[in-house]
Amino acid sequence: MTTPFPAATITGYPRIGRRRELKTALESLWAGRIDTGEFAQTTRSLRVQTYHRLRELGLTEDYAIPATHSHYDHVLDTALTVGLIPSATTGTDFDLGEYFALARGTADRSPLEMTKWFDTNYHYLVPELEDATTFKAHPQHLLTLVSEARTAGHRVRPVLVGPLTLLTLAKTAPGTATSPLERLDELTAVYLDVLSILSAAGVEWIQLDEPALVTDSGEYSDEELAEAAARTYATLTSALPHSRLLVTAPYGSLRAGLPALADSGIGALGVDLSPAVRTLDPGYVDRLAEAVPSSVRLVAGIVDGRNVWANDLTASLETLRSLPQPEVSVSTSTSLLHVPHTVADEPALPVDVATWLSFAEEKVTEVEALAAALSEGRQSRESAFARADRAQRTRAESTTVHNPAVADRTAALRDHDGRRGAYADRLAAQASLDLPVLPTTTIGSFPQTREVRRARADHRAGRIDDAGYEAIMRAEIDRVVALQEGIGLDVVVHGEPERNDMVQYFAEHLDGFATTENGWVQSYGSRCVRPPILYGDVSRPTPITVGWSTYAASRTELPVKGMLTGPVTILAWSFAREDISLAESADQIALALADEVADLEEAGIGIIQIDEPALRELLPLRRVDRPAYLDWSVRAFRLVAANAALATQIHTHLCYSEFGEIIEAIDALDADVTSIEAARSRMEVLADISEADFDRGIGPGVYDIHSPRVPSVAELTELVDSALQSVDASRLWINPDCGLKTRGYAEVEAALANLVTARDAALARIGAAQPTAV
Ligand code: MET
Ligand SMILES: [Zn+2]
Repeated sequence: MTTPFPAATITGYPRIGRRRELKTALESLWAGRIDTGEFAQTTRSLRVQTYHRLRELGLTEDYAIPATHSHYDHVLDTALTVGLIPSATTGTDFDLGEYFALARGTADRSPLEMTKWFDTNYHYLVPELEDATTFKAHPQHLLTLVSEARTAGHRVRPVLVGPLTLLTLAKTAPGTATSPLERLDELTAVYLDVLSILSAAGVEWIQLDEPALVTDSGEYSDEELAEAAARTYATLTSALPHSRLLVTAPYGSLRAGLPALADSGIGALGVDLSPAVRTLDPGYVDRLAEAVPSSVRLVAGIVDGRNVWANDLTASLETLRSLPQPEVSVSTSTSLLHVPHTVADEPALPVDVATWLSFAEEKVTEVEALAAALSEGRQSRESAFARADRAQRTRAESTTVHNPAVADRTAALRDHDGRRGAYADRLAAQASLDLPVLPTTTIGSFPQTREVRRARADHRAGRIDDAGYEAIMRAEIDRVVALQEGIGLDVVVHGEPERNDMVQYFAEHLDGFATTENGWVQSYGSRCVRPPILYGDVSRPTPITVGWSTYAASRTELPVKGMLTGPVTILAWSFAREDISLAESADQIALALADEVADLEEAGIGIIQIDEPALRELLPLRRVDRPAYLDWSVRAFRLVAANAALATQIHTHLCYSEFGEIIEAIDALDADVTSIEAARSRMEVLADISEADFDRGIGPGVYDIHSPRVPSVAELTELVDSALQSVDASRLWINPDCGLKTRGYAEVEAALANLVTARDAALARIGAAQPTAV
């Protein structure tokens, strides 16, 4: 008989390490400071320490700890394990040279494409499927994980991305005739090989993650996916007499996939019961109560894996007890990959805020407390429950959370749609800006030099005073403005040297947000971010960007573009509140930014850009939920600019995504000018733009800033020409794909000079007047 499924578990844990040990190891390996032997040893001890810590925190049962380590990305790992990407494995691990070549590219090979994992800010590598791909089992690294854990005294649960999710995330190489899902049976046979090998090695529980089953927005319908899941899991479970499968469905609720999985023979079903999911699907708990037979262990993900709020243990226990299944396990809604390690590393957080939070470690203790209370009663964990009750109460009553002035202001908005005057009137009023045809500009940031970064750090640490800091930033602005003038750009920017990060910067200057010192979350590979925590009503104590923008304007005759991060992006890249709706938080941020717009205008800044690169990211995974989201997100953006004068030119900027699905929403933002990432996809977005009848200013990026390569005049000309085929010259702007902060000055200077040359050439060809600016 198989060991029963553990009563307390999590479905994944941060891999980067509490002190970002994995990041250090990766960067040392890539820089040649350590060899693969040392890398293997460091990552092994990171894994084993993590297992020990998780046991200390309460995951004591066999198979309670999932082995979710990955050197870079878990989708890449699974794709290699089943041969969806031709595997290069050694006896015990991946061939690291080959592995990192896929992840990061080499001098003569591009890396795999990278894109966002469901509606999160984690990026995975997109496997590419060809007709010639032959799946094959390469379970070596999984066996290594299992045996090294066993040696250290732990029975861990190996984890793979499930076959349906893997196929739906894969893209097909050009010229591939079969669609991914048509290869499901073939792939299932190889998963079976992998699982059988693990089973033969004595592994009793294996986890397969199937988030694809909660979405209906991909290529396949709910029903198609559900039918495929039923078939695949029936095959896998019937052929595995000695091991059982936990299948998880994070990031949403199961619909047609629920009966399909529940009756497929799997041993345990992991479901996402986070507040966000239950708000979108209030009937989910009832459906689970009905659909999951007692032969399947229901693994209730009641501790939120994506957000940072302390769990309301009392309410959670009640939900768990309402489930009719005789035995329920307690878990996290998603992997804890999306939250930082521990609140204990944040001594500088306001004390009250700190007591309201749970990061990964604290969430493990919540899981343990709930599991114990479920079997032995609440009194067995009374102090944890009392603490959780107090956190709920103090947060609900706190005056740092609730600001009546802000609430009144958003309440007064009610039916305000944020519309400005008609575009024709704006266009006429903005003629005074006197811009040339095909105006050139950049997206905002300029290279962040070591000196600039050091000045920020020194200022933060008190090693230089405000005046000293200001002088260094002003010198940088002088240089950036002079550089742009010299190159011949038409609309200049101050370069954003004062910003460490486009969201964190605003969070630091708005009331209602807290920022962390060590709250790192993996974004991809070795790259981590520290999302701010939005805990209270948002207001702006003083102007944020006005001083920098007006200083830049004082140094040039050219128009200076003010630079703001939009409300949706600030929200998307922060941990959001759950005591009020996202829509309401977005309105609050929008109103604070609207005050900034008014102050910029007042200070004489006539062009203001409001960046919304994350608009696509929060798009709900199910189609029915999309209109409501697009409604509030577009409205919040428009509120920022709603009271701007007709003569003020409002720009927005989007990047990171495919825009087809949201092109109408982008149009509805009603910005006067929209710059949009396009170079990397060879101007694919232009088709969507012409289809949507987008009739205001548009700047499809012509310079791919993701690479240090300087695009030649010829390349830039080709992109400008193709843009001119879909966009009328009177509406076209010439700009890079995105900000330049990750680049170096030498390449940026050369690339922007080429961009202006390409623009001039295009002007000459279309016979328009040469620009009068400069
Ligand atoms: N203004 C920002 C910048 O130039 C926009 C970045 S979008 C990810 O860096
Ligand atoms: Zn961008």
